[in-house]
Amino acid sequence: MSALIEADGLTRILPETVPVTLVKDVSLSIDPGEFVAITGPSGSGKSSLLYLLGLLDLPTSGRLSVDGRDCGDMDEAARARLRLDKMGFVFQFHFLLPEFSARDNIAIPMRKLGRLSRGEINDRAEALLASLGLEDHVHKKPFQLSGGQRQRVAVARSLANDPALLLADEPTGSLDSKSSEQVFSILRALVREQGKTVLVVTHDMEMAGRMDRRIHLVDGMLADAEATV
Ligand SMILES: Nc1ncnc2c1ncn2[C@@H]1O[C@H](COP(=O)(O)OP(=O)(O)OP(=O)(O)O)[C@@H](O)[C@H]1O
Repeated sequence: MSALIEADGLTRILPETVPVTLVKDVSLSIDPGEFVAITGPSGSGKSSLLYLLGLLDLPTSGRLSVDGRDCGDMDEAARARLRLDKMGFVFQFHFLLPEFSARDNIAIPMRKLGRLSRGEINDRAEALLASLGLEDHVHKKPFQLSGGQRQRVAVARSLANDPALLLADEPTGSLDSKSSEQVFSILRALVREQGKTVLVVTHDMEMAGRMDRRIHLVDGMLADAEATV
C-alpha cells in the first residue's frame, strides 16, 4: 500500500530578523485509513505541521508528496485544486459563513469543485447533515445552532467533496465534553467505516490515546512517534 502522505525533512522557518523555526526536519509517512494524533506542548509546532501537510503553508525545505504527487513544484492553483479534491479541514472554531444556512455552507466547496449540479449539491449537503444527526437544522444559520452542532456542520462541510484526507486542528477544543465525544466518534467512524485518513492536532492526551498512532512534537521536531496498531 502506498502512503497517502510522505514527508521528508520538512522544515519551516519564518524569515524574521531572528528566524523562527516552526517545524524542523520532520519525516513521516501516513497510510490511507490511519487515525493519527499530532500531540505536543503548546508552541511545539503542531498547527504549523498540519498546515504544511494540508498545503496551507509552504516548507522552507524538505519534500512532501500527497497521494503520490510531489507537491514541491506545484503552483498555488495546483495546490488549491489538490486541497479541494483530496482534503477536508476542520478547525477549533467552525469558520462557517454567518449569513449562509448550514446547507449552503456545505454547498460552497462543492460549487468550487464544480462536479455536481445545483440539485445534486443540495441533496448531498442535506444527506451529509442527516448523517451527522443534523437533519432538523438544514436551513438554520450558524447563530441558530449550538457550539457542538456548528462543529458538526463544519465536519459536514469538510466532507463535502468526499476527501480522502481530513485534517483537524483542535476540533473539539472549544466544545464541552459531550459534544467533544460526539465529534470524536464521528471522526473515528469516518476512519473505521469509510476508510478515510484523519489527522487530528490535539492537546487531549486521553483522546490521542484512543487513536491509532501519535506523532509527538517537541520544539518543532518529532519526538517519539510510537505506534499502537
Ligand atoms: N507568524 C508567526 N510569527 C512568529 N512566531 C510564530 C508564528 N506562527 C507561529 N509562531 C510560533 O511558532 C511556534 C509553533 O506554533 P504552532 O501554532 O504551530 O504550535 P502549536 O503546537 O500548534 O501550539 P498550540 O498548541 O499552542 O496551538 C510557536 O512558538 C509560535 O509562537
